[in-house]
Amino acid sequence: MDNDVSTTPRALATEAVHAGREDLAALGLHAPPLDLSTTYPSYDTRAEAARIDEFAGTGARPDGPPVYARLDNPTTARFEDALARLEGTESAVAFASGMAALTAVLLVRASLGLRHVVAVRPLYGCSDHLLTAGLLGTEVTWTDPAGVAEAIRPDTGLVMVETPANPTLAEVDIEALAHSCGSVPLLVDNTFATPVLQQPVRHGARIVLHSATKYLGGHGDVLGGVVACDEEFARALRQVRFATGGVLHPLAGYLLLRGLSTLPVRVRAASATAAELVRRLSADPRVARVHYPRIGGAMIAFEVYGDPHAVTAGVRLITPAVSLGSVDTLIQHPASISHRIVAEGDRRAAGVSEQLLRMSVGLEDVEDLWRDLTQALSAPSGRSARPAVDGSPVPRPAVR
Ligand code: MET
Repeated sequence: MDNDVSTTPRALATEAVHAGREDLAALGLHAPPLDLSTTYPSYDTRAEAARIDEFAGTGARPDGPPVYARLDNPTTARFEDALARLEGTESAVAFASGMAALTAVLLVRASLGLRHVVAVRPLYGCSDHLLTAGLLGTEVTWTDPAGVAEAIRPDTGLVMVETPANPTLAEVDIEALAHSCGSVPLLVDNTFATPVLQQPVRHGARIVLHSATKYLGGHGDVLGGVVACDEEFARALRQVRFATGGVLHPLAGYLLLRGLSTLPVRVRAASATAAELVRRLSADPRVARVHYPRIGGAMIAFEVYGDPHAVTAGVRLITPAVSLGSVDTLIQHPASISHRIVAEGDRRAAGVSEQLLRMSVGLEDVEDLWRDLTQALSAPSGRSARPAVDGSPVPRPAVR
């Protein structure tokens, strides 16, 4: 048996708390340092010029001080290294948001003249919009997974899919899809599954996208995006990030690294609660259909017979809000919010009906969540959208 700690691969839960922190003990630190510098002093201008030339030519992370915060940041770099380790990729490049990350991927490919994208619906509403509107000069062909091979053209730069998809939780066989892509890079948005449930690169994807705002951060207090990929693609992404400026703030990098350390326990605990809620919702006569992915996870989608707006207005413990992946439970109506910007016909065709609700299950007790959900499902239409504040206080439930 190999007991050498330096060669034995570590489990994901171990990487989650140690990756990106390997040098801390030697630095005499326990928590990672937070470097908020926007610029870095240098008395050697020739060395700075050489570092800038090197970065402009290669996109490799600068050696030593990064010159300026748009090139690199040591705190953010820790988060990037840790996420790359969790996704099983050589590198990762962080951005100001998931949309900034997707933009950079599209610009890298378009700058090579590869302006055509093949994509599978549904995608998150703004990702769909970015492609459909051609805001970056790209052109999209929407198809189902079976149609991908046929949709690929000589100028196709990317195939894009989400699995499980936002908001329907539809799943795609990544391995089969990667096969259909041939030499065209396959991008998988892994925001919903996280590397805890699925590592797309191990199934043939070349690029993994995250809205880090969601599970990676995990507490609803940090906006960010990240692309995990090989170092060659990461170099091109760093050059685009430098030129376009969509960098992640170092405090966000700090919070995201901190978030990663509890990612496996958060995802597993919330997924267990979600699976129980799915069981109860599936047996509920007020619910027409429940969507839950085979790989599991903490996201649930369900269609109600009644008014979905009454359900979001009726919750009291659960927060009626867009976004997902936080420690607390959120519910939203995709046709009104996350997918509002997608044309109604396209939305419906992708399975995003007016009756559909999407719930991000958090870490609360399952009985408390069920009690809130079941009373909200019975809420009459037109019920007050907000709990009472002044005058008639909302009674505080006793803590069990
Ligand atoms: C601005 S709406 C969407 C935020 C987030 N991507 C979600 O799907 O909830």
